[in-house]
Amino acid sequence: MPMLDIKNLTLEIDTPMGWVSALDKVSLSIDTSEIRALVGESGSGKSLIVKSIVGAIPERWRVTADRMNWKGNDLLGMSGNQRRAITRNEISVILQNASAALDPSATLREQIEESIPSYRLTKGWFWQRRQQRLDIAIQELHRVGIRDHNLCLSSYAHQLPEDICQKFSIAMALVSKPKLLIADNPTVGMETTTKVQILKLLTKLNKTQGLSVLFVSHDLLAIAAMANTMTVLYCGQTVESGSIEQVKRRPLHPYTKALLDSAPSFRRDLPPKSPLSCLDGTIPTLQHLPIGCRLGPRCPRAQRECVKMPATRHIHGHSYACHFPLHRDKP
Ligand SMILES: Nc1ncnc2c1ncn2[C@@H]1O[C@H](COP(=O)(O)OP(=O)(O)OP(=O)(O)O)[C@@H](O)[C@H]1O
Repeated sequence: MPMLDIKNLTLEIDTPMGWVSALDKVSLSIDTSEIRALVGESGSGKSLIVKSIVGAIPERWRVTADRMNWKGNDLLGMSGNQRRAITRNEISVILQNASAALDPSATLREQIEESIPSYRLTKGWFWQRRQQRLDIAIQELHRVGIRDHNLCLSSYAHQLPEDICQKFSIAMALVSKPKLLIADNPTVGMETTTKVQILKLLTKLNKTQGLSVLFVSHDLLAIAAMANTMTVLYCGQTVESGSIEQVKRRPLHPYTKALLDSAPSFRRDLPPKSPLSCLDGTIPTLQHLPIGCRLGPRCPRAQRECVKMPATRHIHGHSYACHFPLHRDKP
C-alpha cells in the first residue's frame, strides 16, 4: 500500500467567471523511501497539489477525491486537528526561495527551536529542555552539512546566503522526523554547484534515513539524476506517470515527449546548434480551459475524440491518459 495515495483529486476554485477545476482528477502515489518527481510547466497546478496534501487550501474552495489517503487513512475525512498533527509530525514541506519563506523578524535559532515537537524533548526541567532544544537544532544543522552552527543560529535569514537558508529549511523540516518531505522547487534560481549540494543532500537523506521525497521541479536533469519515479502534469491534469527509465525511454503522452525534447541538457544526442523543439502556444488560463484533454489545442496528435477526457491506462506500472498515445497503434 502506498504511503500517500491520491486518486482523482479535483480542486475547484471560485473565480469571477464561476467555479473552475484547477486540478482535474489528478492521481499520485508515493511509497516508503521513494523519490517521486512532480513535473509540469508553470501554472500546471504543482503547488496546488502540495497545498491540497498539507491541507493549506482556503475553505471556500471545493476539494474532492475518490481516494486521498495517508498511510491508509482518509485525509479528507479527518478533522482539522488530525490533519494538522499529520502535517506537523509526518509530512514536511520546503519551499523555493527559502530566505523569503523564513520569518525575517526572528533569528534562525528561535525558528528552528520553535519547530521542535514536544515529543522530542525527553527531559523534565525547563532548563534541561532548553538545552535539549539547542542540542537537537545543532544535530539537525550538522546533518544537513551546516558546520558553523553558531553563526547560522545567531543570524537572521537575510544575513545568510540562499544555499545556507535552503539547507537550514531542510534541517527545520527534519526536526519532526517526517516520513515524507515535499520539496517544492527547492533549487530554483540557484547556481549549479549549490543546486547539486541540495540535491545530494536530499538523496542522502532518502538513502540513509528512508525519507520519501516528493520533488516538485522543472529541472529534468536533476529529476533524472535523483528521482525513482515521475508524474507529469499538464494544466491540472495528470498526463503520464511511471519510473524515470520508462518515461525517459518511451514517453507515451505527446506532452511528456514535448517536455523531454524541449530540454537541451536532457538530450545528449542533440548536435550543437540544432533547433530546439517545443509545443506551440501556451498553457491556458483557468478562465479558458479546453474541455476534455486540456492539451488538445496544442497537441500535434489531437483528433475529434480529444474533446472527451481520456481514461487513464496502465501498462506495467506506466500510466498515461491519452486517446492517441505514442508508440501504440491503438489505445
Ligand atoms: N490563490 C489562487 N487563486 C486563484 N487561482 C490560483 C491561486 N493559486 C493558484 N491559482 C491558479 O492555479 C493554477 C495552478 O497554479 P500553481 O501555483 O499550482 O502552478 P505551478 O505548477 O505550481 O506553477 P509554478 O511552477 O510557477 O509554481 C494557475 O493557473 C494559477 O493561476
